[in-house]
Amino acid sequence: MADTIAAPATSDRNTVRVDLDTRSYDIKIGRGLIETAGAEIVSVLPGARLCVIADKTVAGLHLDAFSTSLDAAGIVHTVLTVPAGESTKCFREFERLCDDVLATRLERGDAIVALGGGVVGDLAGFVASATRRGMAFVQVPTTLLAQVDSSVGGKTGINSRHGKNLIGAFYQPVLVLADTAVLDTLPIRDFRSGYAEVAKYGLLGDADFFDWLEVNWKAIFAGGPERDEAVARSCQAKADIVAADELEAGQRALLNLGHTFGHALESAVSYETERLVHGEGVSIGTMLAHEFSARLGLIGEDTVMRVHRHLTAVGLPVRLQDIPGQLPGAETFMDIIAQDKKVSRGSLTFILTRGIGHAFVEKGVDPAIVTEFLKEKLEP
Ligand SMILES: NC(=O)c1ccc[n+]([C@@H]2O[C@H](COP(=O)([O-])OP(=O)(O)OC[C@H]3O[C@@H](n4cnc5c(N)ncnc54)[C@H](O)[C@@H]3O)[C@@H](O)[C@H]2O)c1
Ligand SMILES: O=C(O)C(=O)C[C@@H](O)[C@H](O)[C@H](O)COP(=O)(O)O
Ligand SMILES: [Zn+2]
Repeated sequence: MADTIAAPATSDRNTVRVDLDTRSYDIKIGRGLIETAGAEIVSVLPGARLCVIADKTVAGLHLDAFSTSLDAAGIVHTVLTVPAGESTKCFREFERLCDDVLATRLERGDAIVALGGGVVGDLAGFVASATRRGMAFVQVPTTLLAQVDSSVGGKTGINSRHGKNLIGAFYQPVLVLADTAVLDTLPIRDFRSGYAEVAKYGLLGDADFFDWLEVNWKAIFAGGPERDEAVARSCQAKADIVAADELEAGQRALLNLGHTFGHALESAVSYETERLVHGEGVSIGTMLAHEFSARLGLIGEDTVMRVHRHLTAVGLPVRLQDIPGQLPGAETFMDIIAQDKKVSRGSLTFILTRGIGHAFVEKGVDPAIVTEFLKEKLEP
């Protein structure tokens, strides 16, 4: 198991409720949930048939167990697979999947299931939102990133050559089943990537959680109760924010800490996951957001160094120079950032911070200051 996560041996289960009126749903978290997934789905969607969408890697590892549990619960289902990787979040795959779902003759009350990481979750969720103007949707996240972040909150979509996640819809699942045992097969690079989003929750609004992560991150990586606790605390943090601001009219944008820079980086490398995966972009973007906050006099170097120490300790990249290959210049980055969905009336919005656990949304950031800052970072 040289490059995967060690197997732990606990079976704690937790449920986090996402409170959204008629669109409320449970996130169930625990080891071994895939084996009982069929029964969980029947209890929420009795009589529904399913179309399971998985990438080929996840299908090879976890589809048998999932399919067996659906069979045991008497659920009729078909499976569609897509290639693994960020480039799958595109129009071509979206169109093909919509067509293939229609070919299965599933009805609106039947359901699409995303079995996989954030790529499959975002893509399959968008397919569910559009096909027959909205079919039921279930998330079965299989990466740390998907369990702590992408399966929760209803952001679905695909990338465009104009930028990351620029085409999509808010569309909530009816159930999320996070089997933390499936993370045992996740490559360490993808586990680290998901951990960047875990650290984000501490940094944006919960200093105690960040303190806890500094002490417990090794146990989270190794497995055991700390892993489940980290997933549950992350889901609770996201559920609280989403319940208060589902459509990102305001405070939900805090979840974008590190993402304005991070998304521009993913776009700049043309979503080539050999060079950069989402959480790595978030990690570098989070450092840039802290360094930029320090530049504006909002935090001291000690805070920047503390964040740097933690992200470096877990093995995440923290500098633009950590991305292999050439990056474009600052002006090109500013062009990409101008397409960010937080731009309002042409002016930039950034998530800045006044300290660990004290992020805030800043509108109307002067592009000239950002350009200058990026020039220094790109050519140190
Ligand atoms: N909708 C949201 O709120 C939200 C939040 C955060 C990120 N995202 C999106 O999520 C995407 C990144 O998600 P990701 O990091 O899960 O990437 P991913 O879906 O590409 O998964 C990463 C890799 O892990 C493999 N994999 C998945 N589960 C596995 C398992 N259990 N064992 C072994 N291999 C496994 C996949 O095949 C893939 O190669 C990005 O597109 C990002 O924009 C969305
Ligand atoms: O759920 C949210 O809100 C987030 O911002 C979570 C992010 O981690 C995630 O990467 C999301 O997809 C970014 O959303 P976007 O609206 O900036 O594309
Ligand atoms: Zn993210």
